[in-house]
Amino acid sequence: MAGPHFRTRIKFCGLTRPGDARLACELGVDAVGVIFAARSRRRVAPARAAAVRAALSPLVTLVALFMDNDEREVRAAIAEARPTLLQFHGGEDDAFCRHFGLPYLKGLGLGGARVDAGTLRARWPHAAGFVLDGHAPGAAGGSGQRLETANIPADLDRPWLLAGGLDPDNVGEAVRAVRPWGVDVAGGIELAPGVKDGQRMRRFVEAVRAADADAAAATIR
Ligand SMILES: O=C(O)c1ccccc1NCC(=O)[C@H](O)[C@H](O)COP(=O)(O)O
Repeated sequence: MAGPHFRTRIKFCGLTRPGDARLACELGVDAVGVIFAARSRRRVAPARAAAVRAALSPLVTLVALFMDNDEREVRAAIAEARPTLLQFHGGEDDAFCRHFGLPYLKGLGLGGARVDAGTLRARWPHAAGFVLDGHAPGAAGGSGQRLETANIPADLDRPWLLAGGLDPDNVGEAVRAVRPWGVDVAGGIELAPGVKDGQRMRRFVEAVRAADADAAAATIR
């Protein structure tokens, strides 16, 4: 049970425009994701990712997201965008993910499948955390598919982000129900793939903060 000072982390993913990155920082978002996955409609070139990074405030994490990209592509993206955190969303194993010398999140589509925390720890022992997503295993993220909360592994002892189909109208309820370490959103704050909507971004953050405030009040009572 999170204590009264717990704050749900927020990751906005699939940014392609520096202006959206600046607004995300003003709203207090913890992390911004840029996507290099070939299958993504939000995919950016490394130079564009560097421009997004240049727009970030200090202390906001840039996450570089890959899905079965080869080593050369990963290295080129890291060299130019200089992320502080990686996210691997495909079939990558622990050895590949940690090969680049940066902390990484492992993204997983749980779909209708349950997975237990022990399996996650065993398969990706060096993961800094997990992004648990609603899409089918092996499918691309950014799908807008909600994660069935029954499939969330209990006793996951590492930071994890709830992802999949979150938006300003449902994220508050999701945070109250699940109390995830963090939440991750791409499509729910967009006008079009990669084009974020400032009003939806603001409302999303406000909904998460309101849920956190409710949880804090409940622990103090
Ligand atoms: O967002 C994409 O386009 C994407 C494509 C391929 C692999 C991963 C992708 N996104 C990963 C993320 O972390 C998304 O934020 C997550 O899947 C949630 O997306 P959404 O359901 O649109 O909020």
